[in-house]
Amino acid sequence: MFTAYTADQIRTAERALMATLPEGTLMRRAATGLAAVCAALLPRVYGSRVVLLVGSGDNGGDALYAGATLTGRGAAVTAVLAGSRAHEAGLAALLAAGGRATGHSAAAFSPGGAAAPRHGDALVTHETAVWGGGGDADEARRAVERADLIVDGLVGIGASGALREPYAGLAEAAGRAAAPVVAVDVPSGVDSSTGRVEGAAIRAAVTVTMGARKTGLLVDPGATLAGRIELVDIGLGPYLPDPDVTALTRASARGLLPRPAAESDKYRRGVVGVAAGSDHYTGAAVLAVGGALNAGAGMVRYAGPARPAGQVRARWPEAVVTELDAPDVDAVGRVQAWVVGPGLGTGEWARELLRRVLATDVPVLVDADGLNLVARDVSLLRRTAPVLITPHAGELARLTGTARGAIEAAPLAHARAAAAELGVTVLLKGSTTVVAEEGTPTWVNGTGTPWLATGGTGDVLSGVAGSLLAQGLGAREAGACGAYLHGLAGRIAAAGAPLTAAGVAEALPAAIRELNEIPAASQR
Ligand SMILES: NC(=O)C1=CN([C@@H]2O[C@H](COP(=O)(O)OP(=O)(O)OC[C@H]3O[C@@H](n4cnc5c(N)ncnc54)[C@H](OP(=O)(O)O)[C@@H]3O)[C@@H](O)[C@H]2O)[C@@H](O)CC1
Ligand SMILES: [K+]
Repeated sequence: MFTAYTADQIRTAERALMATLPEGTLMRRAATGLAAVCAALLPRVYGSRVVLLVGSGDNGGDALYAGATLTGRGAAVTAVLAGSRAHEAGLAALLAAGGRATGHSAAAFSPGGAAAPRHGDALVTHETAVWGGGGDADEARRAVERADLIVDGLVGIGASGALREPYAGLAEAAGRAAAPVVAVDVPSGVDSSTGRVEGAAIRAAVTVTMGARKTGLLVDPGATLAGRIELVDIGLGPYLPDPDVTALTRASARGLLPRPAAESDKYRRGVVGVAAGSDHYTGAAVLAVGGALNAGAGMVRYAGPARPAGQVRARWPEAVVTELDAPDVDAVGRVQAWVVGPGLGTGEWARELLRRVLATDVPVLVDADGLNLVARDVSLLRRTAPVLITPHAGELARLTGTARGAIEAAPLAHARAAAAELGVTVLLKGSTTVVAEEGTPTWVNGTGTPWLATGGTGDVLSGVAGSLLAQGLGAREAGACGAYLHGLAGRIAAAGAPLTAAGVAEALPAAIRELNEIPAASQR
């Protein structure tokens, strides 16, 4: 399982650790790890052109020390100093090793200028040499364009708000450059605690994060901009509090996934009820049942009107189908969990069926039209057995009266607020899916693929998570594990091309197989 933390949590832990160590120890550890990742990305360190984008804080210090190490291995390293100051000892180390530095703003760095840094003679000599010719901005731009590798040390966990100039312009220049970008700790422009991006931001091939993952690296848009994440151990572990968010790894998803025991029969493996579909929306019923069947439930009972019932029967002969004449689930038989809502419609009939399902004493997953009905009357959610709701941003907007755009910009905060306000577990669908429950770390899931953003995949997910609820997982675990499996199945179904929701349901067994096949050695 991955854990991640907010900037405040990291800072507190770092302070406690730092108090036990000689000054500079943590940054040296961080920079050593950073240099190793950079070196591994270069076909050959010797002779490579490495550009460091260096801000005024310790994030820039990490980059400068790593640059010194790479210089020592024969790389031609140029530091572009973007701030009104730079980490003094780090810059001195780079220059002493033979690296170069240039200021993005000539005014800020010209020797003897008002804001001239005092980094010792080496810098002054060097400044004269580099800035004797043209403008610093041109020099910086050319260096970025020609680089083999760019290291983003503009800002880390000390950043606040959108990147200011010249940082923003440098981030954009790095985005246009051909070279891969290694972000130090967090891609600059991404809020390390939330994943929010307010303006220009670095798009990294790799993010080398120090001590522990930051929440913003696991939540979109930050997660997408972070690329591959490499964690450098600087000894922070014992000082970390409970995580802000967690994410399943393959091994931990496998650990959660229910497995039939030798003595299992179909009832003991979990029976899930699916109340979905209407004369208008028959496909939602077929897809939700498909998700439930392929995610390992012992049995799926479908309950709905004649038309969708006929289609479910035709597509999934394994499902036990009850054609409903009235909105009532009494005659359906015992289930361990219900899925209600996909394609249900929002009329009086649908509302009554939803009410009856929620009046049972088993866990219920509410999705799609079920959520639209709940939006008109949230008191429907008042019950003692667990409720897992699975909205996308638009559905959550209707449910909580928040603007959709606001939810999309800050999914973590809004999922948490809704979980607290409604007293249920909230699985908020999106490019990263968030599963929030009050009082526990929030799960985030990034196994999905953009190809999953297509009609019907949400219906499959409701079946998958409902199936896991019926197999005995708690609402939070069913949501997290369901999102993980669904994302993995989406990747398998897509394989780099468009997918269909039915294809995702069919790829679920392959996803489960892939989870179960991982070698024990790769468990984390
Ligand atoms: N602590 C430790 O033990 C360890 C820390 N480590 C490393 O230190 C990093 C944190 O360093 P940090 O605290 O110095 O902050 P950091 O992110 O470099 O920059 C903050 C400065 O940037 C500026 N700035 C802010 N917002 C801005 C904006 N929007 N646009 C433009 N500029 C902006 C602002 O400067 P100002 O503008 O005030 O001059 C502010 O002071 C951390 O991420 C990790 O990499 C590792 O070495 C491991 C050990
Ligand atoms: K950075």
